[in-house]
Amino acid sequence: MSKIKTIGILTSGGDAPGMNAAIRAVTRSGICNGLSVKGIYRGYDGLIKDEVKSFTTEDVSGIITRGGTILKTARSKEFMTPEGMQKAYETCIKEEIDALVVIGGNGSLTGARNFAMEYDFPVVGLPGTIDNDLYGTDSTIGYDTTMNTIMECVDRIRDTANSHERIFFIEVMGRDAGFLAQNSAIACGAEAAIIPEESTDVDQLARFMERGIRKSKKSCIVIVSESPKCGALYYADRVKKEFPEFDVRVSILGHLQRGGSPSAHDRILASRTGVGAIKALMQGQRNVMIGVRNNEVVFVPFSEAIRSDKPLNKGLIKVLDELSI
Ligand SMILES: Nc1ncnc2c1ncn2[C@@H]1O[C@H](COP(=O)(O)OP(=O)(O)O)[C@@H](O)[C@H]1O
Ligand SMILES: O=P(O)(O)OC[C@H]1O[C@](O)(COP(=O)(O)O)[C@@H](O)[C@@H]1O
Ligand SMILES: [Mg+2]
Repeated sequence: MSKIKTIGILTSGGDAPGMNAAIRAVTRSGICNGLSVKGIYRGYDGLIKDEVKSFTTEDVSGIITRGGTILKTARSKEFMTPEGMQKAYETCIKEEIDALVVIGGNGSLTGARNFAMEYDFPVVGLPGTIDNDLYGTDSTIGYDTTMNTIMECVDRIRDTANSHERIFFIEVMGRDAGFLAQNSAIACGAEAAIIPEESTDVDQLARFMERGIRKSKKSCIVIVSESPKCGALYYADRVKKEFPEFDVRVSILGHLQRGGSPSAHDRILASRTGVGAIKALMQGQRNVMIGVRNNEVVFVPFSEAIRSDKPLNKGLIKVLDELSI
């Protein structure tokens, strides 16, 4: 039987639409199952600094519709040090927190795993990131909403691209993962996607230009994954130099991709995994991320979830290639 009486919830890393729905689900399900729930503000920084508040069901009322995170979030350098982790552990003892639910991306769940192992402490995680770069869950909380936001933006840009007969390079987020770029390209009927997963073996721009840009088209949209060196500006500059006959523009969507009210998909995913987190803790599970795979709630060991090589389905590249002729 589980000896857990009080749980702490925090959100960490980049905010993602649906994090609030996850906070609500964990809180309500925890209370439903007889647990006390404490909200920890500003991610691991708040755990280090003891920014903790007891939550009632009312504290999470009316938040399922809201983007961002009511708990605030942070990227905490201090938590990555042994001293920082020790302070975080001391807060758990002081606040009588028996287990943690961490809502965040691959970095946050790496921190969760390290903390759980160092202090033999029960921690479970929910996949909260727009990047979809966690292994073992079909999608992450926030990914679907962001995809829809990108689609709406690109549809608008397409009007200008068409009217002026231009090539647009549109940069989307995703850090080292091309899920957002590849799938939004398919959803928007874009002519190409340039993604990090393909960058080592081919010159993606050359490959695309060789295929015959604009042979039958009046406009062209290329979705590019963000990258410090080879983002949309880099590719646009190359086209300007190598193919001066084209009228080229760049649009970097930036942080407008992260905000906004979560989609139905993300609200349901957050609600199901939030309830799953409490179930996992009550069953004595620890060191697992709660995901949804093939429409089933699953417990994925942290070590598997944070694997750096979540593969992008290569079939998606073929779909885009075939449909963009
Ligand atoms: N190896 C690690 N050890 C401890 N904490 C980590 C580690 N990696 C990341 N974290 C914590 O998780 C936070 C969020 O990670 P980050 O990669 O920025 O976002 P995300 O969780 O959304 O992927 C970091 O700022 C840090 O506090
Ligand atoms: O808002 P910041 O701190 O500039 O971070 C930008 C990064 O955050 C993200 O939007 C989300 O990433 P994480 O979920 O890993 O935090 C990335 O796609 C992007 O690279
Ligand atoms: Mg991440």
